[in-house]
Amino acid sequence: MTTRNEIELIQPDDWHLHLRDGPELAAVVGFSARIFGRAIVMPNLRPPVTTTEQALAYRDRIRAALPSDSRFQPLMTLYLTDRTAPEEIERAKASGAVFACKLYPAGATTHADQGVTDIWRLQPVFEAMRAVEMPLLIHGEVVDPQVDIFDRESAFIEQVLRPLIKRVPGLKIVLEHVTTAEAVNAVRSGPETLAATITAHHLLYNRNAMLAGGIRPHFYCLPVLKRERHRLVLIEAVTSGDPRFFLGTDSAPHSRRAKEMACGCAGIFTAHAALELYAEVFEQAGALDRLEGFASRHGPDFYGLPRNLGRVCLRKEPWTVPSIYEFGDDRLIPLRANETIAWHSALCSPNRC
Ligand SMILES: NC(=O)N[C@@H](CC(=O)O)C(=O)O
Ligand SMILES: [Zn+2]
Ligand SMILES: [Zn+2]
Repeated sequence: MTTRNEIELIQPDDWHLHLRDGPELAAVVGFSARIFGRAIVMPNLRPPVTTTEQALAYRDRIRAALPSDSRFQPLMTLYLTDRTAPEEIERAKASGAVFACKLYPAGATTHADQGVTDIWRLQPVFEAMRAVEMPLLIHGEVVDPQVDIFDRESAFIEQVLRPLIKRVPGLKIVLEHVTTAEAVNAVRSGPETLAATITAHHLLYNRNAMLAGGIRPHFYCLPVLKRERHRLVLIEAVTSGDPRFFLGTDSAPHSRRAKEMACGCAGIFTAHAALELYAEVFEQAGALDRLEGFASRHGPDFYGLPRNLGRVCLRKEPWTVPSIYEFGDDRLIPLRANETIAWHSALCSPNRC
């Protein structure tokens, strides 16, 4: 059923999520667990989650922070470093808890300082991943300071992604949080084993949101917001029905203090309204009927996992986003703080909708 004021979907998953740890984890995990069936949990803690043992312990901490009646499933990932061994991939797969490995070029983003310095030296690791059909998730930006920050994703595609696809054919790769026309084209023209996640914020905003009329740190994330022409290509990609584009919020909470400073952290918190923000994009594009594929079918199909059995309802029920949320010993400023959001989502009870 698809009407203008109410739609029902298979329960979605979030294929790129930062949950942090400790009191910060406790403060944010409920937002995702409220609506998503599963989430691919990013491993960029301090210290990073580099072993299966650490991933299992982190999963326990996430589960312990969930509301007691929650059925939310955290799908764990490993953070690749220069020292990751192929045997670790086998352990990860055998655990049944680790669903992917994350490649951060060293220094590319928040907590990426222990990331990979020479990706070609990880060839045996990539081959081990291919053998067990474990996807490689990539923060696709070069770190060369000579490359303009707005060009770092397209440079990565030419310098790293294309050669990688040739060197390890058959390896499942997800280019995370794509932001440019070049990335969309690379996925479209790439093999079936290449997919991409797209965030709500890159679909809703261009770089003016961050820089015009004053510098707005709560719109600063990596990869940075791009020009309008790129945003339009991203919208076209998610509403096209192409199964290689799927939902990954990259909801990345940082304390207000860490965002509002001379050298503020990269990351936008969207988990409080994730599905609602995507619904806004699809509605504006006249493509609400394509939201279910993007949010609930393409991701599990790519990962080789079953689609969720539950369902969610999205209704036009405007609500106002709070100005702040509690976040450990500080506060968190959510995207659209103090603004109204048109859609509201909830898990369907069997007799409603
Ligand atoms: N997206 C961001 O701007 N930040 C993320 C890291 C990442 O996904 O690159 C974070 O962990 O804060
Ligand atoms: Zn990233
Ligand atoms: Zn991220």
